Amino acid sequence: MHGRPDPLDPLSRERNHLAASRSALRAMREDAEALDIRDVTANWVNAAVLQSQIDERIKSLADLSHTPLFFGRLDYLHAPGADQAEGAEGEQFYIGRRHVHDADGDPMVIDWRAPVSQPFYRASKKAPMDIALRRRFGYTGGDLTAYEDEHLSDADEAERTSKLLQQEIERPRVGPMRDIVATIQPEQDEIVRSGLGGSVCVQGGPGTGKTAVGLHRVAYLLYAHRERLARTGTLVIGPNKSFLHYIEQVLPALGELEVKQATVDDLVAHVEVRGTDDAAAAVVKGDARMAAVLRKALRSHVTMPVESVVVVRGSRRWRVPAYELEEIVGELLARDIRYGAARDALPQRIAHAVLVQMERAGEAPDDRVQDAVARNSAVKAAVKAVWPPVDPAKLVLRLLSDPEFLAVHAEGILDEDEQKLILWSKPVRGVKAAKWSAADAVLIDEANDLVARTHSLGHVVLDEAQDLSPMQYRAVGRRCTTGSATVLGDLAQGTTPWATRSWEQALAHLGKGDAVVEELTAGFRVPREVIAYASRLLPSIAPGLAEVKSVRESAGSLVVRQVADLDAASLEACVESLRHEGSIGLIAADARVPALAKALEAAGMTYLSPGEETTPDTRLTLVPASLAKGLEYDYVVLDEPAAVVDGEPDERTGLRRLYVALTRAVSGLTVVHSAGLPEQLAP
Ligand SMILES: Nc1ncnc2c1ncn2[C@@H]1O[C@H](COP(=O)(O)OP(=O)(O)OP(=O)(O)O)[C@@H](O)[C@H]1O
Repeated sequence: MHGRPDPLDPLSRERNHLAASRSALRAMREDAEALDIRDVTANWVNAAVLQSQIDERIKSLADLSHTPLFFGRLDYLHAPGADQAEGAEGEQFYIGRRHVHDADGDPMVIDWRAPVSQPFYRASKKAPMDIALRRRFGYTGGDLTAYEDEHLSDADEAERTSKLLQQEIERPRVGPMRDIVATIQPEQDEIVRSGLGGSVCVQGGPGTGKTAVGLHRVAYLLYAHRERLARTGTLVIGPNKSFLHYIEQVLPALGELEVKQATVDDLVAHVEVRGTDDAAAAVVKGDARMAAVLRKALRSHVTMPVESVVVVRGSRRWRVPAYELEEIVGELLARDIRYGAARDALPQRIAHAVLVQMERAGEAPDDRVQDAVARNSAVKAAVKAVWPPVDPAKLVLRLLSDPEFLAVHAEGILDEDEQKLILWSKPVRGVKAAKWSAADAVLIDEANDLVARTHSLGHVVLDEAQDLSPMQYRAVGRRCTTGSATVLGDLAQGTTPWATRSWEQALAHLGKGDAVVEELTAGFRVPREVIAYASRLLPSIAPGLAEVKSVRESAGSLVVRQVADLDAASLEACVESLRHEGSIGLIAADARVPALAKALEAAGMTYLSPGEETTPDTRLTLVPASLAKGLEYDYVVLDEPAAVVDGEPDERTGLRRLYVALTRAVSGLTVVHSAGLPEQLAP
């Protein structure tokens, strides 16, 4: 203490620190822009690489006016890491989205992912983690306008919930998904900061923050293992394009521009998908037993050699007898390496056998001779006969169109009915002409991997994971065999005929049986009344799963209206909802969408499709129930629940689809129906 009173109030001091941090960031950017690489690079390739790295850095140093540079402050009782002996001085850190330092290199803002930031998310009165003060900042527009203090080491101060956190959660939604760095909760933070080595599976009801947690975990891992993941790559997998659009700005806002996004269909897009399967066929095609069928069918292409190979070199002839070839082939089969890798190894093995003979005959052949022998036409011909190349798509095509071929390789694996289900009814001319389905593409991906190993990434986030078939889990799993995975989902929201019944099974198919399963139960999206209403479906769709506990203070508004004129009433409910701030989703059975689109157009109401960004001017989206998963709207108008249920092949799936639709609302839900409601929702 200086003895003189501080002329500035705390808020002004914090504002000063914000202004100073912003100019420090500007200076960092100017430094990056001023880098002259002409003298340090040897050639233009290096120069181009370096320049693009610098450009990335400049981009990442941008000061975004709508994202505050810091959102919190931690006052440590002692400098972290220092000896906590009496007299050791405390230290103060501002926590933000990125690291900012001043001209001397001293930190002005610390990255939220740094170890010293962790108490911001985890510290509590019970476990203060050496924190004297935790301060949260409130912003209006880009201006710092409020702060809120917790004196964690002060036993007399009562614990209370943060108003700023409540405000953030209750904020009217508009536009794409945003990051939650300022308000990550302790149980979420544990998942976010779990290590790169292990896989994590998160079960959580609607709005518990699974997607948010998965995205922040990638950001965290990229910070903690930047070089390794830059080399191996990261990928976020979501259910469809509109969902990926909805979440695509979260990671860039956290400064992470390199993370790829894809749907499972994108991953396995080896052929053009123009066909569909009925549910029964898709279930069989998605069954993990198909992997065994494919493996058997592929290996059936290897035939045991019946003739010896004769290699002529100069005046000498070298003969590798059939029994020796058989040994080589048998050994390769037993080693269980990829079909293609074994095929590549075979000529070298044969050549080696020739070399052994040469050595026995007193010659001293070197590696070049072995290579030459391996390329010899007689060896090539033998390899082609014994271990022919196999095109994965053609292999699948033959299994699906040749009943005898399928019967031989599915024997003891699929029963006759199952075989009939997956066989194409009409003959198909070739890979290009075939009307491949999404499930077929996954089979081709599996066959591809049997031939040549699929490239594995460092980390994969799999969102809405409950909907994948076992074969799809395998497709994702082989993209992270050498890496780890974050698997996010809700068993109650499984709406495919093959949706998983247990995470244990799903993880086994994924090849991550050792993943830790965590559960999130606090709901950040759906208001209390609405989640209570939707949860009435839980006993029918996922008995045993706990109801989400809404952490929102507002109970929310829930209106259920029986009407005569459905179109008009749904539109009217949209008009009412539009009187509030925020986005509006009109969710309806897919079959109802054309009629509602027409009605909206006739009424002169503009609307968007899912994935198109809601803005303060266009806030209404017409959402087919099949695309609602993972999305959220401030107000939701749900048109005719019975039609949503009827849109699915069976009642349980229908009710699950309805559960998804009922849990998209942030502030209020209006259910409009002319037909009867499903009994669980009846008054
Ligand atoms: N700690 C938090 N602070 C503020 N907002 C949060 C927090 N956690 C989640 N949210 C918000 O809650 C909403 C729901 O989160 P998210 O979409 O990640 O949930 P989900 O579990 O994936 O839901 P669903 O099962 O419906 O896909 C989002 O708007 C998200 O930003």
